[in-house]
Amino acid sequence: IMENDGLILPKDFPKLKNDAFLRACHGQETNHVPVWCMRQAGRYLPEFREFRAGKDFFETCRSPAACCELTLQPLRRFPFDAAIIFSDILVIPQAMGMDVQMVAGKGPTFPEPLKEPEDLLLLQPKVDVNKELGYVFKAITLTRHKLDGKVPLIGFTGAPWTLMAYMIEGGGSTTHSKAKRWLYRHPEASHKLLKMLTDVIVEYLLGQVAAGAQALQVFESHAGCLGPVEFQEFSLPYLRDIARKVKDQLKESGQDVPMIVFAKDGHYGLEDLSQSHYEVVGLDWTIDPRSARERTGGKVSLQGNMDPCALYAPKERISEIVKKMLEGFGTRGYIANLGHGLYPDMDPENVGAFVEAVHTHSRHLNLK
Ligand SMILES: Cc1c2[nH]c(c1CCC(=O)O)Cc1[nH]c(c(CCC(=O)O)c1C)Cc1[nH]c(c(CCC(=O)O)c1C)Cc1[nH]c(c(C)c1CCC(=O)O)C2
Repeated sequence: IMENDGLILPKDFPKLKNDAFLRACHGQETNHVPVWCMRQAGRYLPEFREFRAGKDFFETCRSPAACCELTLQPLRRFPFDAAIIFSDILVIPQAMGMDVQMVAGKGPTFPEPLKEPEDLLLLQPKVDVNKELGYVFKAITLTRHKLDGKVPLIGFTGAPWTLMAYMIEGGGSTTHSKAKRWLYRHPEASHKLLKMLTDVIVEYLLGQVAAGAQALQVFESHAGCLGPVEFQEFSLPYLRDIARKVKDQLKESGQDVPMIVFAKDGHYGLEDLSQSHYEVVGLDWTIDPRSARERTGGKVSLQGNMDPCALYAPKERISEIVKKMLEGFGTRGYIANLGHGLYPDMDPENVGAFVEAVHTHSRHLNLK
């Protein structure tokens, strides 16, 4: 590892040994279907709970060594084909000047959420991502070295609408009515906020790539509370802008980093998402694999989409569900994953059974 004044530098990274995930992002042939799980670094792992015990969540996010350790934990147990950096989507509102705390049993909480358009003046208009989010970049660089080329490292961000919803709701919500009120009552201010977020997100993703991220996932976790019309106006244009701007910048420096868009419950937007400059569209479990393939017309690779709750099934049943899923998606241009993150009460053994089922069944299907 290159060190300079205690800094680990984003160069001379170890050679990548398993490129199945990156090849699948680009629709290229692979021996097996690559697999990873959203929230693979999480509370379902006893070693994760032990490491996180007594530490503040966002303090942990600010420690590159802790993020590196938590990112690597699941890879010591399971032969996942990709790692995702341990962090959170809410580091961006923090970088813009908002206070966000992780409250046990409640989830992320903003003590002072945005209430009215004039509150936008309280946000940092220009965010220096190296200064405010440099700790994420350091975590990525360190983790890329420590991964030793085992699998590629995925960086990520929340999408503008999802972050806006948190900033106005002040935490989780079932209706998102406070945030949606802005869309109907303050459309101009909404666009202003979405544009501010987009600018920070683009710089943040470019910083992650410069630090060593080999793929990028954009989480539009709250697509489901929008309808097709609101999605067209308040989500899709910004998702497109992010991909276009990040790719234009990367092209200038000759880099090619695949991007994944995951709009949870955004099935109404699937055709549009497949034409929004992302190589991969992530799917939740409400979409049938075959119809997702038809609707995206082979233009993109697909990622997903087993119901996370299927991991409560016995291992033999998990294997059957995985086989059906693989037959539906096909083994080319496909990355197996869950339709959303793992829950804390899931059995690590069943996660192992999921990964093994993907590898075994896909190798078998490829030989046919
Ligand atoms: C909406 C969202 C958040 N964070 C994230 C999203 C988008 C994905 C999605 O739709 O779920 C993204 C995220 N958060 C985390 C990761 C790490 C990488 C991974 O393993 O996937 C990623 C990719 C760690 C985390 N982020 C969080 C945890 C669990 C809390 C802990 O570790 O103490 C982890 C492992 C906390 C968090 N952070 C957030 C929520 C809703 C929660 C859960 C709160 C709770 O259940 O108590 C906001």
